[in-house]
Amino acid sequence: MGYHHNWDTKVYSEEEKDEVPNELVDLCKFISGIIENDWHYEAQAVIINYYYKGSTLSGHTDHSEPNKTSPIISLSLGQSAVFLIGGRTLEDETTALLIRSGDIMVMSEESRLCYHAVPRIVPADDSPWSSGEDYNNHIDHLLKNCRINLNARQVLQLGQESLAIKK
Ligand SMILES: O=C(O)CCC(=O)C(=O)O
Ligand SMILES: [Fe+2]
Repeated sequence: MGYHHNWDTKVYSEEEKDEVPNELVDLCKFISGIIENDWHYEAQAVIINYYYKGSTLSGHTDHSEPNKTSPIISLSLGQSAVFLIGGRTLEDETTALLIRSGDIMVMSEESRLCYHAVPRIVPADDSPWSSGEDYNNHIDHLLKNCRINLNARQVLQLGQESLAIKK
């Protein structure tokens, strides 16, 4: 959602973008307001990661955004995951966290450019998303079988209005 990340070139472009839903934009503003005292956060790209049992995400840093100082806001739903966070280099020590449905992680300041990975999806020990009714079979199926991670970034630097148009 928002600016699309081209996984091959690792470049965001002005030509490939759509809307980020207002609710998500507002939620990210609210979260950054609490953590960073910054109510001007704009979720301009939101990557949706779907992980089935056995899916992994290998170690990487997120550095394609021209704005590398605004935090990454990460929202997790459904199944749980082991999340590893290290340092600026692959030699740094890592810390393992268990991330559950409803957890919000903010990667700001030092952690914004640190290596991180998702080596394992872990079955959730409860289902906080369940209303007890099958109000939407598709969403219910996804949450029961997947971990869904919404990963928001502010792409543009403060004062920057758009990305350069490629000729
Ligand atoms: O699934 C996660 O918690 C992390 C996702 C991530 O690191 C990314 O989209 O860059
Ligand atoms: Fe990442």
